[in-house]
Amino acid sequence: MHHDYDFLIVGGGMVADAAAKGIREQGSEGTIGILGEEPTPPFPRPALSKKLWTDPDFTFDAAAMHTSEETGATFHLGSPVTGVDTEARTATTAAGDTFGYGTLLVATGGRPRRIEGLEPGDRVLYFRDLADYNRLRELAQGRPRVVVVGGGYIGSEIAAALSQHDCEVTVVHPGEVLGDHVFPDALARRFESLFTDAGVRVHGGLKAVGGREDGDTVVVELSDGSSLEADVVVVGLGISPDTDFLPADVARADDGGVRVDERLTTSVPGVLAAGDVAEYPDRILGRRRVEHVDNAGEMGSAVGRIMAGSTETYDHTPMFYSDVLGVGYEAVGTLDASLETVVDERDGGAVVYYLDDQEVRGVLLWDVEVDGGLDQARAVLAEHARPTDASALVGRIG
Ligand SMILES: NC(=O)c1ccc[n+]([C@@H]2O[C@H](COP(=O)([O-])OP(=O)(O)OC[C@H]3O[C@@H](n4cnc5c(N)ncnc54)[C@H](O)[C@@H]3O)[C@@H](O)[C@H]2O)c1
Repeated sequence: MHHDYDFLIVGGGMVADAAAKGIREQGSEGTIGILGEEPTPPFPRPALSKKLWTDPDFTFDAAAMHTSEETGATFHLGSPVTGVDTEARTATTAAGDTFGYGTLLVATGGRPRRIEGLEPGDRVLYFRDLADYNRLRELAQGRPRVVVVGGGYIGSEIAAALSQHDCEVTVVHPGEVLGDHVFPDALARRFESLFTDAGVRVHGGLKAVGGREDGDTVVVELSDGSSLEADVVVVGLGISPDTDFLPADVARADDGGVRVDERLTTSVPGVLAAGDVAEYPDRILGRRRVEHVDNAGEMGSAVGRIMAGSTETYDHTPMFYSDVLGVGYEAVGTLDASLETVVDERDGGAVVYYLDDQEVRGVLLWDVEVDGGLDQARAVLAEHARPTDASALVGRIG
């Protein structure tokens, strides 16, 4: 079957939702087609890990974000795109359907990284979509032994949610202390103790290197030669940009993301990209790819407006946040614990500045409430200051 759209969006997540709304906001009445690999219309993805059990009244109303009625977009769900011809301006799906476009938006996000040999299955969840969420809720009813592989956002938020649901949780991560790839040492120790105090076993210095599902049991093989047995394994090893279907003339960044300019346009005119997949020139921080919801929403709206004729550039520096076991933190910029850090302790919380070559590149607000704190953080980053005495940063935000 062949369809033609003025605006074709590949990827059916939050960026697609925001972009369709952005197109209409700009006043265009052009036709919009959305090709989604997942069988669900766009939904608020952060709730997959954040609302797993922390909000017992939460129901996953996937329809809440469905844009078709509001924007008139046509959804083709369960339709992974396998190829794009930028000369003919067509996209092809796995089922062999073709879609002509005036303007194409690449909004495919990323695919979870895999552990070689440990295939996704009934009890092995590479946690990313609504099916994983529903399956984990179902499995957790039996209070299973769960091994969580990875100590990043998925690992920490899922381990927290499962421990609050009385599951027996073990986290395996490669760092020395949980969170020590993003937090300075003392803060990472406080972060890890949130989990150990909640009864979670935390095994650092280990990677998962293989495993197998065998009936109702999963075995996870670890880098020190040992293995763990579990009823359920949840994996969060990060994502790789999903761009295999794109031709080589759409330029990529070193990590496989799609390179875009400040108008979110790729090396090919008429092809734009936004969200987790897009490596863009941040107004303050320079080229980067940001895999967080604030970027999906803001960049998604901007790209929609740009596709529909707006002359704007994308100039939002996104924030990100997490909330585990009663502690919330939010940040702007680069959180990399290998950078120099300045910690400004505040009433049990902290503001942390990350400096690269003496320049502030990231600001973390850990368990502190500061009015307009993130905007203040952006202002500090935008100064590109190289303080001769980094401790002078203490007190800058507040
Ligand atoms: N609060 C938020 O903003 C939020 C919440 C959930 C998910 N997300 C996004 O979802 C995506 C996936 O999250 P994620 O947690 O998978 O990625 P992540 O990059 O946050 O964490 C990956 C973790 O896996 C570890 N790791 C790598 N190889 C390993 C191995 N073989 N064995 C054990 N550990 C290993 C890494 O050291 C790291 O701690 C990311 O884009 C993330 O930003 C964001």
